[in-house]
Amino acid sequence: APSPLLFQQFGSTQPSSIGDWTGSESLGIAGSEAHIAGLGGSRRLHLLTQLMSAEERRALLVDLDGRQAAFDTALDTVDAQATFMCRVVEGGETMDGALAAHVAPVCARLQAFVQERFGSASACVSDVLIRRYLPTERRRLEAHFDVSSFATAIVSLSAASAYEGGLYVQAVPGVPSRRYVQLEAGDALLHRFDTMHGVHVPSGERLSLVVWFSEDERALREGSAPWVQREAEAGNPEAQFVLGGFHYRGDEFGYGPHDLTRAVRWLAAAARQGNALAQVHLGSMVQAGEVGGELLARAVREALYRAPSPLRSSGDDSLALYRAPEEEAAEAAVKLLTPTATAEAVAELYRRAAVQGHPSGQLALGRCYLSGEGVQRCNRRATEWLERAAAQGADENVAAAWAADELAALTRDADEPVK
Ligand SMILES: O=C(O)CCC(=O)C(=O)O
Ligand SMILES: [Fe+2]
Repeated sequence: APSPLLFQQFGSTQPSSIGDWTGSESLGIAGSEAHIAGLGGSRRLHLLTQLMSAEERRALLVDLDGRQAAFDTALDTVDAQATFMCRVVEGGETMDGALAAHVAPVCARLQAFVQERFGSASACVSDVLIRRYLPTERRRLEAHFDVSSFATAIVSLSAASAYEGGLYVQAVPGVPSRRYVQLEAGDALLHRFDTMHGVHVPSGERLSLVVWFSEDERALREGSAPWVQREAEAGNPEAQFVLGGFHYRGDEFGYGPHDLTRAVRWLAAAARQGNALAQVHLGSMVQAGEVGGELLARAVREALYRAPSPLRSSGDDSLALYRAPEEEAAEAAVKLLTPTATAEAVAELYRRAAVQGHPSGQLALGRCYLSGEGVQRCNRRATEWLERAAAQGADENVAAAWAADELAALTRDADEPVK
């Protein structure tokens, strides 16, 4: 069957110029058809050529070579590995004057572009850093959202021939939707907080310049990200997922303390639109008993009833009840949220994420089939989903590693003589 996901697509290349920069631009998107139909602006990608000249890069790299200590070997917040990154500007404050001077021209070009094309004439640079990916050091940056960035630019400092892999964007979690972006040295990819991306450099050496923008001086000063809420309210599912996370964790980017009701509301809205991360997050919250009573009923109604999933799995639909199209039937069913119905709702959330390729969804659904929680126990289906999760690679993803463990245990059990 043809995939409903378009993943990353770039349109034709157009000549473009802003300020002192002339080059070419292509517009792209990392997302699904449904997403594109509803929301033209989100997950939008801009690929710009030759934002940084060869001389500018050379001067920067020579300076960096002379000062290896500029690279940070402390632990990263994303994956607890050393970052091997060098901070040039942080929260609008210059950390390294010499490096800042080298990157000032490219930052000015990028700022002019963001101001003109991202809808804020007062957009300003908040953070600038340089990352390096070397064989003996870091090779990967896990897939993530730059959750608080109004706009991000990634400028490649290495020739495309110097390494394999590089920067990728992906429409949904999981390796299958990953697409590498071909960047020549000096080229830039611009995206927003709603594009999931990461880095994998299986061989060779790569350096990148990363520039984050805030919407204006005020947001930069406050450390706030009001654009996330605005986008969430406009219906952007990635923004809804990110905002749900802010409310769930609390005290991030001006969004106040932990607020379970708001977290559930936004995660359910994102889940309803097919956001696999939100589906799994919400499912695991419900499964862990963090959400109950009226809030649980509302979450299930919001996340599962309103619209049927565009990505149906084939075959066993254990949750026909929740697919009743009429809102009235839905209301009635919510009143009947028994432990069994709750377990079915959890399994259905996992299923919707699993069919999109989210390894955590595949693992969680496989476990449901093992235990019979929310679905009819079935070792064959459990094995199928665990195999799909495991196939994504244990070194890529912790869910894949756990799925492999579950499979190994299953095989062991099957081999044991019957007593
Ligand atoms: O190094 C890159 O190309 C991307 C880095 C990145 O995504 C980040 O620093 O948030
Ligand atoms: Fe990033």
